[in-house]
Amino acid sequence: MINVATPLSQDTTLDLGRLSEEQTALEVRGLNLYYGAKQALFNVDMKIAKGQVTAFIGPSGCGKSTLLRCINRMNDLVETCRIEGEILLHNQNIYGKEVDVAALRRRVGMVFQRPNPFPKSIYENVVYGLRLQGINDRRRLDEAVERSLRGAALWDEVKDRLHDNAFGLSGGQQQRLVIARAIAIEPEVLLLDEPTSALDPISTLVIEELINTLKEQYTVVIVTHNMQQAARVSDQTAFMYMGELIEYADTNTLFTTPSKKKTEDYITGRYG
Ligand SMILES: Nc1ncnc2c1ncn2[C@@H]1O[C@H](COP(=O)(O)OP(=O)(O)OP(=O)(O)O)[C@@H](O)[C@H]1O
Repeated sequence: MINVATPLSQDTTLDLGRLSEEQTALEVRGLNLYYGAKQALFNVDMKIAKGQVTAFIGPSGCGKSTLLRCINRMNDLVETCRIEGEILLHNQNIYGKEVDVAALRRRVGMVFQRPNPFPKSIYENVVYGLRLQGINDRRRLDEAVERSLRGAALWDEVKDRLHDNAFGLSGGQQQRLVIARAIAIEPEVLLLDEPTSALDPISTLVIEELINTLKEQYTVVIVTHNMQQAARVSDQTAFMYMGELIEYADTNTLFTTPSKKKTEDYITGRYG
């Protein structure tokens, strides 16, 4: 069994089946996803709580990243991908015809497995999204850089080298820089797709602690292969298996008293 005795998160349990509109950041309704003829997600329904960390776990190929990518319509980039159902972001269907996908991605930021800073200075990486919005006022950009780097727990390490190339940072620092770039445009939701899988244990710990502070301002959804990580950083956990959402509960309950046999088999390491 996973040890959840000392989770980083200290929130009280939410009743996921009865989240109010106010408590809900995202609602997935009847989501089916196909890559060509192959169905990768089957009728997924879930509400994701606002200002909380929700983890998607499950064996390789179960659809965790696919579901995550649906939340900012990254799957639109896959030509063979077809989606049925809805995802509501604060009650608005992100798959609605009128939705501007670029605007959606400003509201729903994403951080990938491998740190992907741009070949620019630390400063220019952070302000990248703001410049795209036409913001060039120096004072505003300076403020955003400090706020975002502080928010990503990187400011103290880089404040004297903001104009150095981002590639000079360590992998863990680069990943925090990418998080700073994502939060600079003040999204509502942050999607993290295995954000520590390319990092060493110390950098991983720093990012895990950071995730716990990020939820004060953002709704965080994280895909992780690592069950201990899910137990440490998340408030709610969704266990997926072969494209289905098998069990979704507060993290402590899911890891200590799962209600489904498949969940229990997975968390006790019977398959993986
Ligand atoms: N672009 C794509 N085209 C076709 N099939 C895909 C594509 N992306 C994912 N799939 C398939 O969809 C299924 C779910 O994949 P997905 O990457 O979402 O799983 P996962 O749980 O995130 O896996 P992992 O933990 O290995 O990253 C898999 O069978 C995968 O092969």
